[in-house]
Amino acid sequence: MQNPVTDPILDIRGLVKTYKGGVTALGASGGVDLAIRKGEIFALLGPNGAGKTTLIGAVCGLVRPTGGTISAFGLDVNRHWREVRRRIGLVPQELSFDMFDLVIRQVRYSRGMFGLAPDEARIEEVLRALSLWDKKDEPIRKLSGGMKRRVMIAKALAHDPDILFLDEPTAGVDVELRRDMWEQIDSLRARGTTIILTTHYIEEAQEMADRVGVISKGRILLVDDKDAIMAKLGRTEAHFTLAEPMAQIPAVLSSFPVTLDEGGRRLVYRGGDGTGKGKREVAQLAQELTRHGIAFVGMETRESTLEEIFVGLLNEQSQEAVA
Ligand SMILES: Nc1ncnc2c1ncn2[C@@H]1O[C@H](COP(=O)(O)OP(=O)(O)OP(=O)(O)O)[C@@H](O)[C@H]1O
Repeated sequence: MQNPVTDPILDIRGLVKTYKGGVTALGASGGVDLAIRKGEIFALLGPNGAGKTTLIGAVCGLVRPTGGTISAFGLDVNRHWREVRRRIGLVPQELSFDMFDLVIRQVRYSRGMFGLAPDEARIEEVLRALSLWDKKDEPIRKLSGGMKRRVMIAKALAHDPDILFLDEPTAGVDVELRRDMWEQIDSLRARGTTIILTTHYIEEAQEMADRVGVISKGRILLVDDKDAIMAKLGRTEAHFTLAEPMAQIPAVLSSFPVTLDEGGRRLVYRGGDGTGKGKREVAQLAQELTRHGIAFVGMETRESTLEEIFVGLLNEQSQEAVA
């Protein structure tokens, strides 16, 4: 079980959103509850259409909830939206700025939009932190895709938000830039900013988050500390095709989570916990097989996909409901 969140910086209760066409993006099977701790990095992990963007939109005042309450910094978001919005930064999925404008002007403009006084020192600090200082006088259209994304982050930080939302921050970004982005997010955390990001990638949640919420079809299936989630999610499966069929698992392999399949022709490993243990054990298993003269002619490993994880979690929940 997750530890309860006391004194959350963001508290969502019973959130429901049904769009005009009739799609219930959030809360179709009971309103969404979610509490975020001050200073944490929280990853909302879920497939396309799970409701992640809708949830962020509801907090940021872009989506009008059909039901439920949201409070941030102890204030009701609906009643105090201006004050709340001033303390929130949002990096949306899609790039949105005047491509012909200069980097620094767009970042200054964002700060002004929140009614804050100009602060050149802050703008410089933000641009430097995102390695954009050298590009500050360039028109945005001339920047690479990754750099444009950094400008989006700079804009969201220009007014010093206490909570930063990043909607799919690394979608379409190459591996190197993704690493860079992760570092940036880490250094923001070090400054005390609370960060909520959405992602499709287990790896991203694993790398960055303190806690993870798994969302599917407008329902939060699980919220827990990252390590606990990874232990549940990260499963490795390895199939060894044996040269000679086996009648039963030999005693020397009894410490491994293995079973026999296809009339003893296939040895199947299912284990791991998302910390790399699965891969290590599979390597050890291969060594043991070789050491004991058990020949295999093929080996395949794979990690569980997000889809399988969701199906697994849903099954677990429905079994719990029956029990
Ligand atoms: N403005 C809208 N009008 C009608 N339906 C919408 C609208 N925005 C989103 N939806 C629907 O609500 C559901 C949730 O969408 P949402 O964008 O919140 O999911 P998501 O988890 O952010 O997905 P993705 O990862 O693809 O961005 C989807 O079925 C989507 O089609």
